[in-house]
This record gives sequence, structure tokens and C-alpha cells, in this order.
Amino acid sequence: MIEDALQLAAQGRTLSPPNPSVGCIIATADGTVLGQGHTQQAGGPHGEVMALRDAAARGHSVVGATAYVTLEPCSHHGRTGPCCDALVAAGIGKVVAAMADPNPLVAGQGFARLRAAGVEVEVLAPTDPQALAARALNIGFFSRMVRKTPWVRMKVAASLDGKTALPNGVSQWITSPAARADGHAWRARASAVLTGIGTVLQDQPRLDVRLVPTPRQPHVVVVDSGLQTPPNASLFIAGRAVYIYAAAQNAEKQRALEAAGATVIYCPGHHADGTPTGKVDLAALLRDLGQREINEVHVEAGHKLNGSLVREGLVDEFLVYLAPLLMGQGSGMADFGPLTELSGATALQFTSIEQVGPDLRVLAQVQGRDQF
Ligand SMILES: NC(=O)C1=CN([C@@H]2O[C@H](COP(=O)(O)OP(=O)(O)OC[C@H]3O[C@@H](n4cnc5c(N)ncnc54)[C@H](OP(=O)(O)O)[C@@H]3O)[C@@H](O)[C@H]2O)C=CC1
Ligand SMILES: Nc1c(N[C@@H]2O[C@H](COP(=O)(O)O)[C@@H](O)[C@H]2O)[nH]c(=O)[nH]c1=O
Repeated sequence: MIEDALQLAAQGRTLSPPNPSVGCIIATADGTVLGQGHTQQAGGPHGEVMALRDAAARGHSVVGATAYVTLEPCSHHGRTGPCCDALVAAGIGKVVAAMADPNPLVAGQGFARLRAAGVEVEVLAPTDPQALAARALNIGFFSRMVRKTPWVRMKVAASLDGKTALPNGVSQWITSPAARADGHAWRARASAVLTGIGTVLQDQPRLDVRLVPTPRQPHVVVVDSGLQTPPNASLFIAGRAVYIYAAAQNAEKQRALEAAGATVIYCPGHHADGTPTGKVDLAALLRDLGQREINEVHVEAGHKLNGSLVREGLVDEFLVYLAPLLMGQGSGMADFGPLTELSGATALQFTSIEQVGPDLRVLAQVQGRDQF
């Protein structure tokens, strides 16, 4: 049942940010499903309430039934009322949860509230594969709650020899239409797509989700020290937030970009001795995005910004599409270093390798990054 609830939660993942997506199945002891649902858009009902409504719509009583949930039911008043109270009021007899909510404001209180109301509570062990899957599903939300910064996933489209652009800047297209559509599905689950001014000027990208259906477009974040983003750039799309992070103020350029719909944020970097770097402070940028309720950041940038993000230890996960091409000369994935010892290399752990069309999709996490 938790497996099915996880699938429901996955369906809500593009919809729910900044909330976590929770799947819920209400069933009898013999496994008959009475109702099911997943979290709707922010401000809308959570998975538990959707499942209770589904059961009511089907004419089922849920008194004494078991609710299988992918996350500890909430116990606080946020944009909606506490799910615990809704489950108790409906007469649910038992809750089986994949994991506790790591949000320090919630952790354990949902279970305590249910138990206090006489509901039996069972929680999977944190090492259970389904508990791990539940954590991965909402990793951006948990990151924001616990670390106060988003989960950063760097997407790269490269040739087999690791090149992301030719020396003249040309990079479209290295990967196949199937891999690009898959990339859009990953954009869709992110709260924001982050890029650098080099990519904006070279590619004129849109960085939206249009190759797969989506109920919501991610915001766009541009790292642009000198406010060089053209006000007529293709990434300005009606109704979508564009955040431009700059290192120095320029009132005239700021006005033009704000007129185009951007929010301009000054975020200058400093060397250890306090002198300005002239570049955007990337760690501060991520903290600021956390405060703006950004859960997952999907990076699609060139080798320079990618290099800074890796060098500063700000990347959690890599989503790399490898095309069956050799490009020889050109830009790599991330310019950092040079290292003199292999012990200084960023150690990763492959978490998934799949073929997408003619390309390979490799997912790798920086070792230890999900230990929070
Ligand atoms: N195959 C792929 O997956 C992709 C390929 N590309 C290709 O990459 C190329 C562009 O690469 P690139 O020029 O590196 O572009 P980037 O997108 O990496 O942007 C780099 C710029 O970001 C700005 N920046 C601001 N703060 C920082 C910081 N702290 N650290 C690093 N950079 C910072 C700098 O400009 P400033 O100082 O002015 O702010 C820098 O020049 C294009 O050819 C494009 O087609 C791009 C994306 C994906
Ligand atoms: N070249 C390359 C990619 N490049 C990325 O896609 C961006 C263009 O996005 P959009 O304007 O929304 O289509 C571009 O600026 C760069 O970030 N992506 C891929 O999946 N495969 C590829 O071969």
C-alpha cells in the first residue's frame, strides 16, 4: 500500500511546491481501497484530505480503516488545517507512515497527536527502501526545512567525452529529443531553474517546461553580476517569476529588467579579506532562494557557473545526459580546479543509470549530501 501511496505522491510532485507532495491510501484490513489522493497545489488540500474526500465521494465509511501515508500527517495550521485532525474526525483507526516529517516545527508532533486521539501509528524504519523513496520524493522540501537551502540538482547534457559546448559556444543539440523531454520532466518538479548569464547570452534559452505536460512552471534564476540580461530575453514568459542576482547596483538596468517582469536582487561575493569578488555570492543566493520557498533548484548553466557551484560545494546531485557523440574540443561540465591530488576530487555515488532514447541518463549524488 505504501508503494501505491508513493506513486500517488509522485503524481503530485509537479503540483505541490512549496509544499511536499504526500500520497495517501485509505484501506480496510483486508486491503480494499476506500479512498486515495495526493497533495494539490499550495493552499489546496493535502493527500490525506483528498483521500478522505475520495472515500466520501465513493460512499465509503472510513471508521476503523487504515491510512497509508508517505509522510507524517501535519499537526499544524499552515495554509490548510491539520491533517491529523481530519483523520481523527473521520474515525481512522490506524496510520502507517513511510517517514516522520524532518521539519523541526512538525517532527513527531503529528504522530503524537494521532496517538493521543487513540489512533494506532506505525512508522517504517528510516533504512526501509520505501522510507528512502519517500525521502527522495520530497528531498527539496526537507532540505529547505532542515538546512534552510534548496536541494541543488545540476543537469548537464554532454557528449561521451564530457563536452557541453563546442569552442564556438554551439551546443544545440547534443542530446536527443527523448532526453530533452526527460530533462523537461525534471525541470517540472523543480521550484526554480537556475542559469548563468553566459548561457542566457549564448543560447537565448526559455528554460520552461513545454515538452511534457505540467500544471506549474518553475521560476527562473539568472546569475548575472553585471545585469547584462537583455530585457527582451526569451526567458521572460508571462506569469513566471524571474529572479536576477547581481553583484553591483545599476539603477537604470534594474528598472529596465523590472519593467520586463524580473525581480533584481543584489548579492555580491567577497574574498576572505573582505574585498569584492565582482561575482555573485552563490551560497548567499541559495540561502535567499530558501527564504523564497524554493525547494529544488534545477541548474542548467555553462561550465563556468557549474564550476563555481561545484568548487564551493553547493551541488547535491548531478543529472547527466550522455549522448553517443565525441566532440573533441570544447567546454567541459564544470570548470574548477586544477586539482593536484585525486583525494581532492568530488566523490559521488551513482544512484541511477538508464537509457533514454539513444542517450544515457546518469544520476549521481555527492557523497553524504542527503545526511541532514
Ligand atoms: N550542454 C549543456 O548542458 C549546457 C551547455 N551550455 C553552454 O555553455 C556555454 C555557456 O557557458 P558559460 O559562459 O560558462 O555560461 P554560464 O551559464 O556558466 O554563465 C557564466 C557566467 O555566470 C556569471 N557568474 C556570476 N557569478 C558567478 C560566480 N560566482 N561563479 C561563476 N560565474 C558567475 C559570470 O558572468 P558575470 O561575471 O557577468 O556575472 C560568468 O561568466 C554556452 O555555449 C551554452 O550553450 C549551457 C548550459 C547547459
Ligand atoms: N544543449 C543541450 C541542452 N542545453 C540546455 O538547454 C537550454 C535551452 O533550453 P530551452 O530554451 O528551454 O530549450 C540551454 O540553454 C542549455 O541550458 N539541454 C539538453 O537537454 N540537451 C542539449 O543538447
